[in-house]
Amino acid sequence: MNVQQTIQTINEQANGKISEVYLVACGGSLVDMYPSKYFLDSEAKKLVAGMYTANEFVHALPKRLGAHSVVIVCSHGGNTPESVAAAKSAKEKGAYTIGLTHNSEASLLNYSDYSFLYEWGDESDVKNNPMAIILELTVELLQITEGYAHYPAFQNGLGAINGIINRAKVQVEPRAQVFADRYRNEELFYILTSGASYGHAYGFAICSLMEMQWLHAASIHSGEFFHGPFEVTDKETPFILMINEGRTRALDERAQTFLNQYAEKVEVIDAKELGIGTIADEVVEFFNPVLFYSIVCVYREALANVRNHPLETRRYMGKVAY
Ligand SMILES: O=P(O)(O)OC[C@H]1O[C@](O)(CO)[C@@H](O)[C@@H]1O
Repeated sequence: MNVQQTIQTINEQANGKISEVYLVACGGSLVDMYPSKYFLDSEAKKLVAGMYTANEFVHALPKRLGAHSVVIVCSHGGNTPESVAAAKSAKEKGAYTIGLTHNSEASLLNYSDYSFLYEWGDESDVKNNPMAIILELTVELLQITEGYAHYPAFQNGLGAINGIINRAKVQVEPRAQVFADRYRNEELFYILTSGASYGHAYGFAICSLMEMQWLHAASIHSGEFFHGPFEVTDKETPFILMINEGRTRALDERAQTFLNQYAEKVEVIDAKELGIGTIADEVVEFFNPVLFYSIVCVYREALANVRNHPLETRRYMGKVAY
């Protein structure tokens, strides 16, 4: 079943009474849900969205969860115990569960009423990757429950984003190499952005830099930067600023103006400069994170290579009990 058929079927089963959507996962899979949470918070008048790290969902189940809820659980490997447990808990409460995974043998599938076995890797079209599928699911849920005025524009964006990304990846390749050479000995990075992309600042910090490079990192919302964090700004501290196209661009540009004056180690990744502006104004902001994820992957690959620290290296995950 495709995205549209899945949502249509759930809507029929629930007699058109879906009132909330929960987005539940861990780590990188959770990060991929942030654009959908932002989208529903921004665009829905009635449909409520909740986003949970899976173990919190399991231990602190929301009281609203029930027969009018759709719970989307994503797990790349499909066997992360807390994500599987979250899907199980959701089913026990009578919710409709949608599981996304890259593993056809995933335990998650045992508790998924509907499932998507998604594509992964450099060769795949990003619209078949989990971030875009989850966004499409939430757009479809909004459209079917209360209507979404920019539905056609969103579908056009979905058709265009992969081409934009492929061109942008070529564009940033040399910059990523310069970045990696310049910052190869740094031990800490701050990642700034806003809007639908904030989850990917968090994701680049916790997954790409901390998990995959064992570097210290923190995400800072561009809007929050001026409410505490900017006090650490100096010429020695590296910042990576992802500038969105769309409504929150002003927040990112404000951070850029400040950093241009008081910092020296600033890497800017600007979605507009990378060509996202061909997507309609009404929906472009929701596609920034899809672009940024692919672009920061080029940066992390370059950094991993110069640091001689392969992205797969772990010291605890899968090696010790936790
Ligand atoms: O998406 P999965 O397979 O549930 O994995 C979650 C795990 O994957 C990562 O996101 C990336 O390895 C980890 O942070 C996390 O523990």
